Amino acid sequence: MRLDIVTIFPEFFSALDVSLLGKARAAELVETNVHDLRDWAAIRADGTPDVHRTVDDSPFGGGAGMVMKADVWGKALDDVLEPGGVLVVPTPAGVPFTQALALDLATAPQLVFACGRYEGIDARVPEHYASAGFRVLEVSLGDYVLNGGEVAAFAMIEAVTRLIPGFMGNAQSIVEESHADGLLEYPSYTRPASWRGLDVPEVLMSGHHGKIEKWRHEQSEQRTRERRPDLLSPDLLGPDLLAP
Ligand SMILES: COc1ccc(Cn2ccc3ccc(-c4cc(N)[nH]n4)cc32)cc1
Repeated sequence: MRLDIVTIFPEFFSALDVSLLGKARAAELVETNVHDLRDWAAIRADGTPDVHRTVDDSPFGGGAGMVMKADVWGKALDDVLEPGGVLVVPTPAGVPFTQALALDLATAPQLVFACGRYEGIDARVPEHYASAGFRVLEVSLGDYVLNGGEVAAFAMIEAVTRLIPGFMGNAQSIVEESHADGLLEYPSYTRPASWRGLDVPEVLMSGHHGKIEKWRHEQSEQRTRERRPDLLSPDLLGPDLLAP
């Protein structure tokens, strides 16, 4: 997989070298390129030089804050996006990022993360690349507001790259982890068997694998009911509900 990240804070992604991703890159499973959006802002749309390398402007219609310029993003993404590449735009207004979406993206030949700042990117940018035939995903990390797309992109990169075949040493752990089967992971324990008066559940010491598997599934279901009942309810926003 080729990973491209476009941002005005390229130094933010130097941490990719120390994360798990470092090994994957070494194994050449993932090629990572971080680009400074301002490199495409040195020349204005009218051809004159912009020493400030401006990437933002005031919003049409008024309102607080600034919006990132479509023409700058267009020049950058024209250079970076390859045929078959997927454009991922983190935004508070996006579809939820889920383990299912991470699994989907792990099969893409290229992911291009467009990391916005200010109040976001001109809406015509994702619209343009979608109409140009690219798969474009505007994705939210959760129902809270960050200052930009970098943190969201970093989290998505970690969630996706760890699912690339050959990346994780123990592929079985990916199958068993939280959300893999739509349920939350069961509680885990290790030595000592008794700690501050708290004992490890007896069944886990029984050596009876059938009972252990049953107990773990029951724990996953109980945790999911208690903490994430939304994962158990049918898809409430199915097409019939949204259809006119
Ligand atoms: C219109 O309201 C706002 C719009 C954007 C912002 C700041 N900002 C700028 C780019 C950008 C990209 C992603 C995110 C983000 C994603 C999630 N799940 N939370 N926050 C935030 C972002 C603040 C407010």
